[in-house]
Amino acid sequence: MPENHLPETTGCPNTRIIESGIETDFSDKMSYGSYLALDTLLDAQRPVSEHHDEMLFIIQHQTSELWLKLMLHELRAVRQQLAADNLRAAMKGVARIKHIQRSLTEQWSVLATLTPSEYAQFRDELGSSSGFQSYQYRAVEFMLGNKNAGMLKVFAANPPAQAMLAKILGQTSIYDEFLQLLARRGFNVPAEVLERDITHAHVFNADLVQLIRVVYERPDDHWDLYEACEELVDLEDNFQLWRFRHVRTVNRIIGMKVGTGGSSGVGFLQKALDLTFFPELYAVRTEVGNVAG
Ligand code: HEM
Ligand SMILES: N[C@@H](CC(=O)c1ccccc1NC=O)C(=O)O
Repeated sequence: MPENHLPETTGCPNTRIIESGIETDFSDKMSYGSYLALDTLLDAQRPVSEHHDEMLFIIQHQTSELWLKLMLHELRAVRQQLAADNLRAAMKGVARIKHIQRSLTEQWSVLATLTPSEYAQFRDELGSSSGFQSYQYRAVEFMLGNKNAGMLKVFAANPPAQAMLAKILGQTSIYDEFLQLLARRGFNVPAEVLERDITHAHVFNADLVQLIRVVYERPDDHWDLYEACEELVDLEDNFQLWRFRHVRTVNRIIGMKVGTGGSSGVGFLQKALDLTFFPELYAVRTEVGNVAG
């Protein structure tokens, strides 16, 4: 090897040399830890039992809440882009949300390593706390259109969380904004849809199906709307996959026990699989290709 290609310092075998330019003094500079508030983040795992597996349980929830935080952030932006008729920018946001959803869903496999015997050792310590009290999860449901004012009372003891949810309850959902956009594009969206009480869940509307059918029968004429409809279906499918993995994981860990939050448990979670955000985008599939009428 020519001399000028030799490493600048000879170190120990199988040991990387720490280059001389690498920063090591952070007494008055921003560092990785200070930028990310790592001391706060890593101080937030507070097991209530002595059991080894509780750390898994806590971190699984905390990482989920972090991803939910980013999802909400992105959903707010998507809603804004739709309201401003920037469909392409909105779909860029949806693409990111879909990846977040995949991460969230994939993560169930880590928690599925928690056996019933392991969980039983610290479950009692959880008292009546439950994922049912996740205000960020509820906020995501609201943003997607599954509004339920009854959920707000769960957060009476946490006024900022309750206020955040109340605000989202009174704002348009992603679907409301998409339907408004369709109307601005000249589609005859029924007045009862456009003027609905947005504090309630969207209700299936058969006229809307016929209207969306136009997009699906002539994709070339409405390509961006066609793509947007499919993106929204992806969002709902992904959300349902998360719910499904939740209920299966719960089933393998606590069987048919009642939930710490007071529900029947698996049965209650299964009912959530009947909820739908964008019913017309699914109903249209039955119509496509059928003779119109
Ligand atoms: C050992 C693991 C878990 C078990 C046994 C479990 C069990 C349950 C049960 C029984 C419920 C119904 C409410 C109740 O009565 O408590 C519930 C709701 C919920 N859990 Fe979990 N869960 C687990 C993990 C998680 C994780 C990791 C998350 C992630 C954030 C989560 C989020 C939720 C949410 C958002 C709800 C409300 C669902 C709805 O309203 O449809 N859970 N869980
Ligand atoms: N509801 C669960 C407890 C539970 O999973 C949980 C408890 C505290 C914080 C988050 C939880 N996760 C999801 O419900 C149970 O019935 O075992």
